[in-house]
Amino acid sequence: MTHDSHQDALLSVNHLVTQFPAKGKKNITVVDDISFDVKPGEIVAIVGESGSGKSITSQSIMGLLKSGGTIANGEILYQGHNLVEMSKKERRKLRGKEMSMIFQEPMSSLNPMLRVKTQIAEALKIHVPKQSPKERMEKVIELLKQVEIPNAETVATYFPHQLSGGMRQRVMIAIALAGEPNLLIADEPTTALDVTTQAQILALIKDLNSRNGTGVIFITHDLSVVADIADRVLVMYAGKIVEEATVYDLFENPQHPYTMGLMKAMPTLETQSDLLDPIPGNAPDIANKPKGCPFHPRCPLATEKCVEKIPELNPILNDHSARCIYPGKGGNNHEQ
Ligand SMILES: Nc1ncnc2c1ncn2[C@@H]1O[C@H](COP(=O)(O)OP(=O)(O)OP(=O)(O)O)[C@@H](O)[C@H]1O
Repeated sequence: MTHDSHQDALLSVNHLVTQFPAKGKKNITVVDDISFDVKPGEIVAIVGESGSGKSITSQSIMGLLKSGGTIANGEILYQGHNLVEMSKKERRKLRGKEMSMIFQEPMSSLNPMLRVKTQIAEALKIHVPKQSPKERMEKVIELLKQVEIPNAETVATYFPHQLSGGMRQRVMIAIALAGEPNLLIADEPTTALDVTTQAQILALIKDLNSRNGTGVIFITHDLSVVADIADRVLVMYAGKIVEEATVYDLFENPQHPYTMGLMKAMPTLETQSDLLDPIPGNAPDIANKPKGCPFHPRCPLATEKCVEKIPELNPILNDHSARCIYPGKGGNNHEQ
């Protein structure tokens, strides 16, 4: 697919390729030529099994790649500026103020030695340096209230270990919001939480997004979460986008057999867990992908054609594309 960066996009990722070095071998391509836009106020979900490249995509955008990971190709335009060409210092300036990230395990990002109020105040200090201590503390309490923490004045004095997982995640969101970012990347933010707390955090992110117009990239392996939060969905498999659609179209009219497989494996209130139908086999080792369509060894539709070459991400309908030569053919065997 040719992807033209759109003028109105907050973020425009074009042909992004991210690689890691491998000892004595060719670099490993973990994110393989992906393109997508995030508009202001839009929630874009990236969904896929573990190892599909979701987190490396978000780390590429944030400029937080580790272990020698590099962007080998493509551009990441934030409000029209190419982040790939910026210095580390310029990228650091954007983090927090323009774009923030929240992670699955807030304990690893919070400082266990500092009180909640000190950590939020530090985030504020970077972005609003000329604030009196009193004004700053008022803002800390306001942020804690914004993320619906009860007894904000008391909780502000707590250390992270005194909080539940859900409360810690709220504190992380408050820190992320301190700089009033235009873009929030949430990487599996609710995975470690129980179902009720998960629903509350999702509602909070959605509410902040509609109130402040924050663009959100929401990363998850759980398709059922996507239905609750996203406007648009990218399905990733082995480093590539295999389907892209509005959330409504994806659930109403899925086109890629991998997306359909994820749906069959998705628990709902009606399905009993013993009736779930997981996708057979495992996601491929990214350093040793199968030839052709990387999903073909697990695909109920696969024919020899699927081994020949990897299909393009072809448009199906408006704003709906799929990387499959048998799109929309359901989980039944393909008739040749
Ligand atoms: N430092 C690294 N060196 C080599 N390969 C790496 C490195 N970090 C990640 N990878 C590979 O990149 C692939 C994608 O990882 P990524 O963390 O983006 O997946 P993910 O879809 O976010 O899954 P998860 O939910 O498990 O984090 C994985 O197959 C992983 O093995």
